[in-house]
Amino acid sequence: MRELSSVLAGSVSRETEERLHELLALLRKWNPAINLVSRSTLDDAWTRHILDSAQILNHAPANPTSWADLGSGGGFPGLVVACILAEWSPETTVSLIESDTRKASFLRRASGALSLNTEVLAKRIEDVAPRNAQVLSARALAPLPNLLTHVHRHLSAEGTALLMKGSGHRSEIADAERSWHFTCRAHPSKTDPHAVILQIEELSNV
Ligand SMILES: C[S@@+](CC[C@H](N)C(=O)[O-])C[C@H]1O[C@@H](n2cnc3c(N)ncnc32)[C@H](O)[C@@H]1O
Repeated sequence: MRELSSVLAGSVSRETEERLHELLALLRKWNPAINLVSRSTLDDAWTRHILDSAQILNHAPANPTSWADLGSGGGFPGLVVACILAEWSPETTVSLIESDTRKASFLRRASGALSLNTEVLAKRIEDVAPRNAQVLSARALAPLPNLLTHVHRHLSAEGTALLMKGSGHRSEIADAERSWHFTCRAHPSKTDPHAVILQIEELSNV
């Protein structure tokens, strides 16, 4: 099993690492009933979900005032971020926006069991009042041009969006540039050679 330190720039305590293992145990317990992640990813879930999610913290500001995770599903990356921020920045509330009520119930249950500073919004992203978040995250939610509509609604003017994307990211960026102005840095993923974390800032309509 790969070490957390192989993907994360900062260090975490043994307690935080144990919390992440507890999260994985909850995922394995509830996945058969709720289908939180694809079953085929469970054998390698520590890398595919925990490490994959944890690495986005390398690109976030320290002590973020507010963080919202869009389309959280089984909690990736949002719950992993909340586990690590519980140690690094306990004042930060991570908002998890997930419209599927069964997945939202899992997110609430897991947050409670792990004593995380989260709020779970069981609504469509479009129906949530603008969050003005300092950091937004999303994995496997929507193609970039559509995703930026959500980012524009919920990110503060000086905020940072961290969007986890696969091998098609270059053409998604080109598509998005037809409708949006933004700055973008593509950080290579440390868990998937084809994936990137897009760090998007200064977003506005063309
Ligand atoms: C493919 S899953 C990805 C889940 C998680 N981010 C991950 O990477 O494991 C997309 C999730 O976004 C949620 N979702 C899709 N559109 C949404 C919307 N408009 N508002 C809120 N949640 C949405 C779905 O219910 C689903 O759980």
